[in-house]
Order: sequence, then C-alpha cells, then structure tokens
Amino acid sequence: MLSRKELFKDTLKKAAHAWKRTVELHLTEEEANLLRLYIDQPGYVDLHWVMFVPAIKGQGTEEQQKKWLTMAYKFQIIGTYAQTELGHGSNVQGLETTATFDPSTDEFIMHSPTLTSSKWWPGGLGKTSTHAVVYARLITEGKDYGIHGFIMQLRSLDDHSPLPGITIGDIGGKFGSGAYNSMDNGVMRLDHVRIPRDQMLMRLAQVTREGKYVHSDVPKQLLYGTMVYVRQTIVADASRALSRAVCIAVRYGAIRKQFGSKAGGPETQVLNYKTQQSRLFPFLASAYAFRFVGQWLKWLYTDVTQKLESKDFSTLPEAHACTAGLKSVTTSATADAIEECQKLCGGHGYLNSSGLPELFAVNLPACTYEGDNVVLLLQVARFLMKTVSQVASGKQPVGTTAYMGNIQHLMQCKSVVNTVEDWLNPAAIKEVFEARALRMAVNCAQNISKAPSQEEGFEAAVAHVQLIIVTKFIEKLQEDILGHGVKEQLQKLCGIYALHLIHKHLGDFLSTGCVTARQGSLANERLGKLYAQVRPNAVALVDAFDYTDHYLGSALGRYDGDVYSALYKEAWKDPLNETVVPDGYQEHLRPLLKQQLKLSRL
Ligand SMILES: CC/C=C\C/C=C\C/C=C\C/C=C\C/C=C\CCCC(=O)SCCNC(=O)CCNC(=O)[C@H](O)C(C)(C)COP(=O)(O)OP(=O)(O)OC[C@H]1O[C@@H](n2cnc3c(N)ncnc32)[C@H](O)[C@@H]1OP(=O)(O)O
Ligand SMILES: Cc1cc2nc3c(=O)[nH]c(=O)nc-3n(C[C@H](O)[C@H](O)[C@H](O)COP(=O)(O)OP(=O)(O)OC[C@H]3O[C@@H](n4cnc5c(N)ncnc54)[C@H](O)[C@@H]3O)c2cc1C
Repeated sequence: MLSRKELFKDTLKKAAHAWKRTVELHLTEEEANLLRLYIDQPGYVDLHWVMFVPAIKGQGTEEQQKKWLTMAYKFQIIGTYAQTELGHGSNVQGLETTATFDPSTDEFIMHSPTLTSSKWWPGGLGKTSTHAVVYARLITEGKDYGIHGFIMQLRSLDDHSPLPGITIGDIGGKFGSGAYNSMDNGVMRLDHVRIPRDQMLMRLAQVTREGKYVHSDVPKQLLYGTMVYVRQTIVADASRALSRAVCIAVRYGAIRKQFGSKAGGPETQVLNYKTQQSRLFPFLASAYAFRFVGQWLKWLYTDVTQKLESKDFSTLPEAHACTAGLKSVTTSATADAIEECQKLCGGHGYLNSSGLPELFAVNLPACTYEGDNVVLLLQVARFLMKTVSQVASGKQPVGTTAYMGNIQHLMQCKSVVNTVEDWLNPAAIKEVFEARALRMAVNCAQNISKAPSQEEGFEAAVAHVQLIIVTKFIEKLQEDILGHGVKEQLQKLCGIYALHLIHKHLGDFLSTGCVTARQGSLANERLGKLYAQVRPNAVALVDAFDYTDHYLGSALGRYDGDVYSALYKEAWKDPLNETVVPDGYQEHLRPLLKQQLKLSRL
C-alpha cells in the first residue's frame, strides 16, 4: 500500500506524462479530458483543464485569454480554481479574501484577513499548481463590490517555491485509500500579495486605472459560469461511474451462485433472485437514463454558451437550474447506487480488488464538490417558484418548465392507467410525472407565503428534475436506434426507471392525487414483470458499456467471468503476503504464545 507521498508522486508522474502527451499530440480539451478519464485518477489535470482554463475563457477579456490560455494549453503554467475558503463554500457571496485596488501602484492587494478566509480545498493547490484563479471581494475607492476572479501566480516557475506573502500546503488525507488522496487539495493564506490590475478577470467588470468600478452589460451570474460548465460534465461522469458499478454487480450476479440446488444440481445465480433484481435493475436503468440526460445537458450547455456569445442571456436561468438540479440528482443517486452495488456483491464487494470501494470513494465527493447537492436543489426550487408566479401572471413558460403552461389540465387530471399494460404507455408515464412536479411546485408556492419550507421546495425540485430525466429518456426512444432489438430493451429500461421512481416516491404521487393506490400497485406489478423481461439481457446491457477490464479495474466484473481465480490471484499481491510469518510476530505474538504455553504446563 503506497504511502500518501508515494501515491502523490506516482500520480504526479502519470499526470505529467498525460500533459506531455497532450501537448505533443496537440490534443483538444475534449481529448485531454478523455485522457484524464483513462488515467482515472482524481488528478491535477482536472482542475487545470476543467476549471482554471474555463474560468479564464468565461471571465477573461480576449486579451487576457490570449495571454494566459496560450501558456495554460502548453502547460507552461498549471492552474487551479481557488474559490472555497475554510469558512465558506456554498455561500460564495460570503467569501472573505479581499482584493483591494491601490491606485498609487495600479495593483490589487490580495489578502486573507481572517483564518476562515484561508483558501481551502482547491484541487492541486497544495503542491502542484503554479497559478490560480482566486475569488475575492473586490474593494476599490473604499467600496466592496463583491466577489470577482483574479489570476494569481502562486509559485516560482524556476524552483516551484511559493512566492513572497503566500503560505501554501496540502489540507491532509481524505476519504478512501487511493482516490482523492492522490490529489493535493490545498490551503492558502495571502499576506498582502500585490498583483497587477490587469490580472483581474475583466470580462464581467473592470476597474479603471483611476480605480473606478465599471460593470459590463452582462449578468453578474456569469461569475458562476465555470461552475455551470463543470456541473454539466459531472452529470456525464456520474452516468459513467454508475454504469461501471452496475457492470461489475450485474456480471458478478451472473457468476455468483448461492443456494437453490436441486438433487445435487447447480446452485442458483444470485441475479435470478427477485430481491437482487429489484435492487440492481433500477440502477441499470438509471445508468442509461443519466447517460441520455447527460447528452441532452451537454447540448443545452452548448446552446446557452452560443447564445451568450450573441448576448442572449434568456436561457441562463434554465441552464443554471438544469445543471444544478441534474448534478445534484445524478450524483446523489450514483453514490447511493455504488454503495448498494458493494452490498449486492456480498463480502467480495468490500475488497479493493472488486473496484467498488475506490469507485465509491472517488464519486461520493461529487455530492458536495461543485455545489452541495441540497444547496443546488434549493436553487432549483427558487427557479420553480419564480416560474409558478410567472405562470400565474399569464407568462407562458418555456424549455424544461413548458409543462407548467398546461396548468389547467395537469392540476386536475387523473391518470388514465387502468391495467398493468397501461403503465407501458410513455404518454401516461410522462403525464403522471408532469402532474406530480407541477402540483408539488404549486403547493410549495402556495405555502411559501405561510411558512416557507425548504423541505417542500427541495422535494418539488427533485420531482422537477426526475421529470426531466424521464422525459429525455422517452424522447431518446423516439429517435432511430440502431441494432436489432435494442430499442425494445431500452423501452423496458425506460419503464423500469420511471416506475421505480413511482414506487420510491409513491407518497408524492398519492398525496398530490396523481395516481390512486390501485394504480400504484399496478405500477409495482408492471415493474416486477419488467425485471423478469430484462434479466435475460442484463449481461448484454452492461457489456454494451464496452468497458475494458483495465478501465473497470474489478476482479468481480471481468469480461471473462473468471472471478474466483482473479480474486485469489489479487489476494497474494497484497504486501502483507510478502512473508508467510508476519512482521511483528517475533516482537508481539511469540512472547505471548510462549508465555501462555509455559503457564499452561505449570
Ligand atoms: C477529480 C475527479 C476525478 C475523477 C472523478 C470523476 C469525475 C469528475 C469529473 C469532472 C469534475 C472534475 C473535477 C471536479 C473535482 C473537483 C472540483 C470541485 C471544484 C469546486 O468544488 S469549485 C467550488 C464549487 N462551489 C460551489 O458550487 C458553490 C455553490 N454556491 C453557489 O453556486 C452560490 O453561492 C449559490 C448559487 C448557492 C448562491 O448564489 P448567490 O449568493 O449569488 O445567491 P442567490 O441564490 O441569491 O442567486 C442570485 C441569482 O443568481 C442566480 N444564479 C445563482 N447561481 C447561478 C449560476 N451558476 N448561473 C446562473 N445564475 C445563477 C440565481 O438563480 C438568482 O437568480 P434570481 O433571478 O435572482 O432568482
Ligand atoms: C473532493 C473535493 C474537491 C474540491 N475541490 C474544490 C476546488 O477545486 N475548488 C474550490 O473552490 N472548492 C473545492 N471544493 C469545495 C467544495 O466546492 C465545497 O465543499 C462545496 O461547495 C460545499 O461547500 P461547504 O463545504 O462550505 O459546505 P456547506 O455549505 O457548509 O454545507 C454543509 C451542510 O450545510 C448545508 N447547508 C448549507 N447551506 C444551506 C442552506 N442555505 N440551506 C440548507 N442547508 C444548507 C449543506 O446542505 C450541508 O449539509 C472541493 C470539495 C471536495 C470535497
């Protein structure tokens, strides 16, 4: 087991190799990110590519982009995104680091005024990054203009030592063995560090040579644009991580046999047990659902970014709500699913050689980084409340809230489901999800004046986001899908995804009158039939993810199914097995055993 320092050095070697190849091969950002995934290490390239570069692209002027991105693309500098502080993470407007303009020298003085203003968490800050985009309170002419981004050099490009006034280090070990422990999330304190005025990212606002603050004609929320970008990438990553865990658990479930042998015959595959299917197949369906909604979200983000280029800011609120909501719902579901997949694999799911503990450790933080999932869903709730009030005043909603325009029908409609088969009708499913989401949002809006409940808002936001995921799955199935029988399998998975949500959130659907108890039990009956129908193709549906054994990194999820030999072989690789008599026997065990043996002979 590598020590943290060895793990860090090993990852730094991999990352430096990846960066070198990125430059030599002139990889695009997309290709560099794929390389990142191949390395599959929470590593330095993430923050450089995923946040430092996008922050400069989104908040820097053309001139600043030209200057800094040229160096960043060539890895002449390595950047991170330094926003979170010891005392504030979710509340960005509460950040305390200051950037005070000094007109006498045309500089900003960057300072950490309190302990809680220490920058804390930025990936790569601790030991690797030479530069950072630092978020700080801009103060000029004695007035505090709130949070803005500044490019700062942190370390010498000659010997990597921290620059004067900068105290910098790693925040210490984190959850899990490999995972984030290979990443140097850092702490940084600034003691009146001076930077040139032109290192304030000036696309959204400027400070003139005289110190006058000038706000551009773009929404101040563009300051948050980098986070919107990363949130949409995280949805795709969640679907990837979930599909890896499901691939391992389904393949292992097909190999593992326990009980059920008749007259000495073979035992039963655990994947044939109904309890195993009802726990695992919703995750299989979710893996496909999150992949499809992730593809749509990438399109939405690209569309919004193009609109921003032509100063059309109309879809910015929708982009924020969708990226925040989908990041929250998919990462929470993925973390829960990976943990359940460990349990679905029994004891072997807890072995590092299963690949599942590492997968869990790397992806659990996604529920927190890039925005705490609860805080983000409350942002969606805020967006929904605004939309409900706009509908009430006659404004037609568009995009993912367009369904709210059908308020007359959706507030009183009854589900058309009368038979088990009716639950196969996508239109019936979509209407039930629209009615639930709308009624929960309206109930929340009506109660908000009486007693604002975060809980109600949170649940209405979940209902809205789940509607988006179900809708995008249904829309995907309206496209031409290649492969004999593939569309039919995906239709079953779409049914499983939607009906398992009805089962899980039946209280919502009943309390809002969207379904009756009988319709709810018909949904459960339909779900059980779908599990049985998917079982024969379950292994094919995970093979379709096309993961190599290397990428999957699991003795349980091997393509050839040779699980027991792989487990046995992996066990002997453990350093503890380098000697048959363990270190410590002579000092600790032998004296005890000898002493006790002697006593027993007295
Ligand atoms: C390393 C990993 C390796 C392998 C794992 C696999 C995959 C990983 C893949 C990719 C990821 C790579 C690396 C990730 C790893 C680590 C990186 C993590 C980096 C970070 O965590 S960076 C810091 C993230 N921090 C946050 O997200 C902070 C969250 N808080 C906020 O966003 C805000 O504080 C707020 C939105 C909660 C509140 O904002 P506010 O105080 O301004 O207040 P309001 O609520 O009043 O909003 C005002 C107004 O603005 C609108 N708004 C808010 N946000 C946005 C936005 N982003 N875009 C557009 N509009 C926004 C809001 O709706 C209000 O509008 P209204 O009209 O007035 O209602
Ligand atoms: C692995 C990892 C990598 C990271 N990398 C970076 C990075 O590179 N750069 C960077 O800047 N940051 C980074 N972060 C920090 C991350 O962005 C923050 O941790 C995140 O934004 C959450 O903020 P917080 O930690 O202050 O939590 P808090 O906001 O303090 O949340 C704590 C609890 O309070 C609840 N809560 C907070 N506000 C509310 C509210 N209004 N209503 C209801 N409940 C509320 C939350 O739901 C949560 O349960 C990283 C974090 C991790 C774990």
